[in-house]
Amino acid sequence: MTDSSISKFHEKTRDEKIKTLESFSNLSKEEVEILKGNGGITFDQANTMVENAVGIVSFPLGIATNFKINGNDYLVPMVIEEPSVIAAASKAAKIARKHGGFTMEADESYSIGQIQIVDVDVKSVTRKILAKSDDIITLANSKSNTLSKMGKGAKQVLCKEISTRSGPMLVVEILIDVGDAMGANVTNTMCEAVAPMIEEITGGRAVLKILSNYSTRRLVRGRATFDKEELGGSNVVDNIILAYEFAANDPYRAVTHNKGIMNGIIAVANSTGQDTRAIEAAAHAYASKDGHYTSLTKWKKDRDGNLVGEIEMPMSVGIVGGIINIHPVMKTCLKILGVKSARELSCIIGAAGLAQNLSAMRALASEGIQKGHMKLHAKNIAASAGVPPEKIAQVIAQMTKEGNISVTRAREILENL
Ligand SMILES: CC(C)(COP(=O)([O-])OP(=O)([O-])OC[C@H]1O[C@@H](n2cnc3c(N)ncnc32)[C@H](O)[C@@H]1OP(=O)([O-])[O-])[C@@H](O)C(=O)NCCC(=O)NCCSC(=O)C[C@@](C)(O)CC(=O)[O-]
Ligand SMILES: NC(=O)C1=CN([C@@H]2O[C@H](COP(=O)(O)OP(=O)(O)OC[C@H]3O[C@@H](n4cnc5c(N)ncnc54)[C@H](OP(=O)(O)O)[C@@H]3O)[C@@H](O)[C@H]2O)C=CC1
Repeated sequence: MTDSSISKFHEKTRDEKIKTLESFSNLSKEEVEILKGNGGITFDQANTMVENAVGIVSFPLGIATNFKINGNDYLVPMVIEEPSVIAAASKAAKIARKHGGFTMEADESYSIGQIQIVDVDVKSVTRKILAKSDDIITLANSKSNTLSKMGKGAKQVLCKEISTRSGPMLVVEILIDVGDAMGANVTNTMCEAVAPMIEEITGGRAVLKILSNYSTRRLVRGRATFDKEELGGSNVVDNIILAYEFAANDPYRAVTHNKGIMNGIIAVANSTGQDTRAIEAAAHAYASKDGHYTSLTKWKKDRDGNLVGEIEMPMSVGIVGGIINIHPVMKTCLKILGVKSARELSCIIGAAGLAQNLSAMRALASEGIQKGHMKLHAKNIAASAGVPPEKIAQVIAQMTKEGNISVTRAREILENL
């Protein structure tokens, strides 16, 4: 099975959904058991991951259907606590399929390591550092066998001056191709390794030696066309463009608009063990790159009146390193995606962000967000009102009929059942 457009996947039982994944992604019996388990890690594993561990928290793992990215079909695992996100991603991906799905590309995986040098005459030492670039790069690369063997690793040394209240400072930046890793640890190791050499060359003092999470050398970008009829007609397309203009020109709206994008980005990042803080921090800095905070996506009409969406943002992700090779569920999610490189994973995450943005804007620009979102959130409302699982469907049906989805009403309906 290779087609991710599985109609009514959400109406299948859990076992049927897992069977579909098993066949789509060629999962082993062990991987199927991991999915059926309760979140995947033991307390002992948790205790090696963080300090002072006392327990484990679980989150739902769901599957977004319909994704076609660069001609390949994907079932996309998403870990998120918020209802309607996975449905929304699946819906947008379904609409995108009519015009070929998502066309995405990711830059090579270059991280930026920064070494802060103080107590120097910046102008005169810059030349000296650049003249010694090859030595700095060779020393940095001695810290990763794998990257060196792959022909990756540190590639370029750059210098910049910054003015501060404590005086001018030199920032030496090392561009490192970190291959299929997110690369924070390897970048930090390389920065610390070369700092004494840079001190010797400059006669200055190295203070910070650390990666920059502003991953501007590692962007993902892409686009998709959404059919006007499937969106609900030209009116809806026009309203979505007005909604985009609102986000593009008002930071109060742009933050919410980008939150919708991050619903997709972070859910896929969570399922595959990424450093979501790094992704978030870079995304919002990038949204402000022109001096004001704005949308991470752009929307326009094509000649036929269909809606065209574009996304561009930093995406620092890996398929090795961190906890990716330790957490059994996350390893299984990567298997479900079948990704072969960090760049392929970037493309999927970027597409999930664009899809999420489309669905939120389509809902906002037509029937409003509460209709679809609250219908799916009703289960949480009923559960928090104390409705037992076997009565949840009945309570939701009644609340939906009345158009009153609230904890108080759920309690009243339960009492009367
Ligand atoms: C929720 C939907 C998708 C319903 O939408 P609908 O119109 O009922 O869906 P449909 O019947 O047209 O179904 C189309 C496809 O959607 C998927 N789908 C449809 N229903 C389900 C379901 N239950 N479970 C799983 N998948 C579902 C499924 O793939 C389905 O295809 P099919 O299987 O029928 O061939 C729609 O109302 C929607 O997209 N709403 C937007 C939801 C959203 O954006 N949620 C995010 C939370 S709100 C927020 O945090 C961000 C925000 C909104 O503030 C950002 C912003 O302001 O920009
Ligand atoms: N500011 C930040 O964002 C920071 C984040 N972190 C954390 O760092 C972690 C990510 O660091 P990262 O360096 O990716 O993780 P790791 O150090 O765990 O893994 C990267 C290493 O994996 C090895 N490797 C094996 N195969 C490959 C391959 N195909 N491509 C690339 N490397 C390969 C290389 O080591 P070798 O050459 O030795 O084989 C490489 O250095 C995350 O958990 C993050 O949360 C940590 C500090 C700061």
